[in-house]
Parts: sequence; C-alpha cells; structure tokens
Amino acid sequence: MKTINVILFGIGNVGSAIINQILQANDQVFNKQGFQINVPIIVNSSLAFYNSNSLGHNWETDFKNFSVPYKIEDIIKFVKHHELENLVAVDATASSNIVNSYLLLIENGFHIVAANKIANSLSYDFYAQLRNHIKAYNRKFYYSTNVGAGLPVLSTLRSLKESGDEVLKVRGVFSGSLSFLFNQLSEGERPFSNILKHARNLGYTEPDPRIDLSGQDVARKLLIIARELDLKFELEHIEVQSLVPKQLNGQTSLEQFNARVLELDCTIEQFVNAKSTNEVLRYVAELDVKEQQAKVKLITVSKNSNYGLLQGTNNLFEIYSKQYGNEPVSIVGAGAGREVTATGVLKDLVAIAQSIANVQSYF
Ligand SMILES: NC(=O)C1=CN([C@@H]2O[C@H](COP(=O)(O)OP(=O)(O)OC[C@H]3O[C@@H](n4cnc5c(N)ncnc54)[C@H](O)[C@@H]3O)[C@@H](O)[C@H]2O)C=CC1
Ligand SMILES: N[C@@H](CC=O)C(=O)O
Repeated sequence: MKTINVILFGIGNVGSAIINQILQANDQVFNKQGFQINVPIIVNSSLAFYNSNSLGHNWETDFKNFSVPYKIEDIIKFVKHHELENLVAVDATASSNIVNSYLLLIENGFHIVAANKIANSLSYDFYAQLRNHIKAYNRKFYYSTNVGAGLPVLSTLRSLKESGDEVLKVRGVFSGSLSFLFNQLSEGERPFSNILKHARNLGYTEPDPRIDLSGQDVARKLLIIARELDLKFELEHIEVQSLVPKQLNGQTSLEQFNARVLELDCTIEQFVNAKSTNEVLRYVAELDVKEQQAKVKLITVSKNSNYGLLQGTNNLFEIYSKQYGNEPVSIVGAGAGREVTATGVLKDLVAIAQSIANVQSYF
C-alpha cells in the first residue's frame, strides 16, 4: 500500500472540504486502488497542526487545541525528520505567501497541487520558471481547479491540443460567484449587495470578493487558459471591466469596502436599468487565439439563451476548435463551491497517487 503525504495549506472553505473528503475516500475508494492519502500537517495563515500519521475526524478540535506558530522551514524539517515520502503540498489559500515557497518545496521533494490561481497568473517568466523547476526535480504540478473549480476544462483543452486539434476561441461565464449573483439578481427579489453577502457565506467568492467583482479572478482564469494554449500572455494583456464602484476601486480596505457595499447597488442598478425586460446580465470572458485578444466584461443576453438560462454557480465554457467548427465543445456545471472544488483537488491528488502506486487510469 503506497502512502501519499499531503501537507495542506489553507483550511477554509476548500481546505476543510478536502480534509473531510480524503477521510471519507481513504477507506471507501483509495485503499482499493492500492494507496491511501495521509494529511500529517495542516496550516492556516499563522498556525500549524502536526500529526506524523494523519488527521482524524476530530481534526478541527485538534487544530484548535494543539496548533502552533510555524515557518515553512519547520514543515520541511518535520517531513524530513519523520522520513515522510510521496509529499504533496496542497495550496488551498488565496495568498501569495505560499506561492513564494513553491520553488523551495519542490526542491525538498514536494509535488504541488494548487487551487490557488496566483502562481499561474504571475509573470510569464515565473510561470515558465515554475515549470522548469517541476521538470528539473521530476515533480508534478496539478491545478485543474484553477479554471471552473471541479469542471474538466483544462484537461479538455489539453486533450484537444495534444490530439492535434487547434483551439480557436474560448468564451463563457467563468466565475461561479458572479454567475450566482447575476442569475439571482434577475429573480428581482434582493439587492445585489445582499446576494453578494449570501455568496460569501456559501463560500463562492474569493476571501476578498473585490477579486471577483473587479474581474481579476476571471482575468486570471482567462490568462491561465491562454497560457495552456501556448500564448505568452501577461495579465495586462486582458481587457477587464471592473464592477467595483470607482470610489471603492482599490483605494479602500476590505473593511471600508464592506461598510460601503451598498454603493455597489447603485452601480449595478445602472446596468439593470439599461437592459430590456427579456434580457439578463452575464459577466463573460472571451479569448480569440488568432487575434490574440482577451476580454472580460458585463453583457446583456436573452433570458432564453444558453447564457441566460445558467442557474446557481454554473459556469459555461464554449471551446471553439478547427475540428468542432461552429459547434463548440461546451462544458457547463458548478464553477464554485467548497465541495465541488475539493473534489477537483482530490482528482489532482488521485492522479499523483495513481502514478506513484502504478495504478492504470482509464483516462
Ligand atoms: N471557493 C471556491 O469555490 C473556489 C476556490 N478556489 C480557490 O481556492 C482557494 C481557497 O479558497 P477558499 O477556501 O474559498 O478561501 P478561504 O478564505 O475560505 O480559505 C483560505 C484559507 O487559507 C488560509 N491562509 C491564508 N493565508 C495563508 C498563508 N499565508 N499560509 C497558509 N494559509 C493561509 C486562511 O487561513 C484560510 O484557512 C482560493 O485561492 C480560491 O481562488 C478555486 C476554485 C473554487
Ligand atoms: N471566486 C471564484 C471561485 C472559483 O474559482 C468564483 O467565483 O468563480
């Protein structure tokens, strides 16, 4: 039986769901494939809980009672002292702090699985350096949840490219929280700021929802798609329409933004008033590969269109390619949420575990 040792950075919405799904899957699924996943260390922004075997179902109490301040060097010292093998650092934070340690972790034997999009949306130089490091140290870097949460978007793009097809355009609704916000808004019951609060409580938005509202989260996803298609784009290449009111745009703290969130309603009201009754608002992204153009903007669509019919946190990815012609490959499904994202992270972990345990995967 092979053991995969996951060091989990971030125990919020996604991180906590990852732990619970691992604990459930080990006995029911993973052991039958010849491996199990242990989680000997979990950390948040300041504290770490160490357990050289693995967490139990009472991990939250253990964390509360026994976690201690840490530095990344302490994590590395611990795994070496306990001779832990098959190490995977899982980044379930929204912080660049851990990203700054990726290269050091790789040098110390860690594979990387990231829900955090920051690493893949920094400069192209870092994007290339990270991949060179992964190759040089014979590690794996998986990040399927960077685009579309648990949806098979990046794997579909990769398989089209590797089978010789040519992706010409990718467009759609790439934000789960903004999908939820605008399809709830079209119900006409509640103000935008109230729906935003609900989206945050449900774990759909980024820790700072301005990352969603400003279009930065969608721009990161579009950038990651562009780079998967070998376009050496920078974030600046992407034209982004921000929904954050100008007076709140970047000059305020998160606390000040939260205190003034009602001002968001006035901004959104202008867009609502400008559309016709049989239209709804959708926040869309579009990459034109040939024209090398990438845009993120708010548009109006017919209520009865495939965009207008999106519900919940559903994303829509339309992938236009040479072989598929005018009918795109379409991927629709939940684009945010702690459980679907954790499932996406587990898919990445299982891919690493299967390669270590020499398990034949059918896809
Ligand atoms: N929530 C969702 O539906 C999806 C989230 N993601 C990504 O997953 C990541 C986490 O999202 P959530 O769990 O919703 O956020 P969250 O705010 O619920 O959890 C973030 C966790 O990271 C910890 N953290 C912050 N800074 C840290 C640091 N320097 N070192 C270690 N831990 C640190 C926080 O203490 C918290 O436990 C984000 O990057 C997000 O973009 C990706 C797809 C979907
Ligand atoms: N905040 C993001 C989470 C998934 O990437 C979103 O709303 O899509």
